[in-house]
Amino acid sequence: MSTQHRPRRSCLYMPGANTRALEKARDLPADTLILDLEDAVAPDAKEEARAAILAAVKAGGYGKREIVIRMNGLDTPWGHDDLKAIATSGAHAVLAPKVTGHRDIERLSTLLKEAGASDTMALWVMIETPLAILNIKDIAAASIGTHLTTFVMGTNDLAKEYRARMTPDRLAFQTALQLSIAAARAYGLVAIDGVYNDIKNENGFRDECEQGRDLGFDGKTLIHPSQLEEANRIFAPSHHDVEQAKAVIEAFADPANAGKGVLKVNGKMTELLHLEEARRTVEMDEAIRALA
Ligand SMILES: CC(C)(COP(=O)(O)OP(=O)(O)OC[C@H]1O[C@@H](n2cnc3c(N)ncnc32)[C@H](O)[C@@H]1OP(=O)(O)O)[C@@H](O)C(=O)NCCC(=O)NCCSC(=O)C[C@H](O)C(=O)O
Ligand SMILES: [Mg+2]
Repeated sequence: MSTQHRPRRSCLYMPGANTRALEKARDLPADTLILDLEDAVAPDAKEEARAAILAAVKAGGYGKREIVIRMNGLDTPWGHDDLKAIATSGAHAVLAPKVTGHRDIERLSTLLKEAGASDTMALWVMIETPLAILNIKDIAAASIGTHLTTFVMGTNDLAKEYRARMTPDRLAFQTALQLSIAAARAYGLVAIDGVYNDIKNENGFRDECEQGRDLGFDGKTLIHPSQLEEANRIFAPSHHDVEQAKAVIEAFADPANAGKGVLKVNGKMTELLHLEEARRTVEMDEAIRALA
């Protein structure tokens, strides 16, 4: 499965110090598990949490789920040891918090190589500081020749740094969300939306998932198992999307339409650019089915 076509509808965080959550995650329908060493782990529990995560990843049993470990920042007492340990842990990716510019990407990537990470180990980064938003193009461009593959929005940290409120329309974060999507797409990166904190508010969560999907995000980061089903549904192509995509592919493959750049499919103007999108939709649908 290519990095781009791997489903990441649901990326569930869990604190590395919570052994029950690490255990439970083996049976949860999450596309991606983000095992956290950063904000969800108290300073006194950092080393114990690192050991628990490394042991859980080594023990395996997570099936086709993608495993990502979030490290502490390199400017903390734990960051360097986290990165060294994660590099050869067997996880698919390391997630670095609070990056601010392209130099962070180059440094993290170099340290990963020095620590023995394979070429396939990916670097994911949290986009959650005002400087990261101002430098977003340079950060995305630093993916060329480094391990960087994925942006994850950190809207809690952005809210804190901006001194902004988290309103249902996410007005304060629209610039950040949309610039991050633009930069990610310009450089072929994956983009995952931020978390929704109000676990019991199902309608609010659904609305925010739909907004994130409509903005272009590949999936959403989650904090509780109760959020998995809805995120998996909303970030997957619908039955209607897949049927329309297949009709577009069929229409362009029809010899009667050979050489045509624009067609009408099920009443909609359809150009070659829609064919590319249709292929992506069908491939993503197949990739989701292959997870089952
Ligand atoms: C928020 C929580 C602390 C709530 O935990 P709890 O009170 O235990 O919830 P429940 O009783 O409803 O749990 C029911 C069962 O589900 C398991 N559970 C709960 N959460 C998770 C999880 N995330 N992964 C796996 N399993 C989970 C419980 O163990 C219960 O199981 P059982 O014993 O069988 O009944 C908790 O949900 C939690 O810790 N969530 C994750 C918090 C986290 O990781 N935060 C850091 C990432 S978010 C962030 O940092 C954002 C970003 O950086 C930014 O800036 O925005
Ligand atoms: Mg954060």
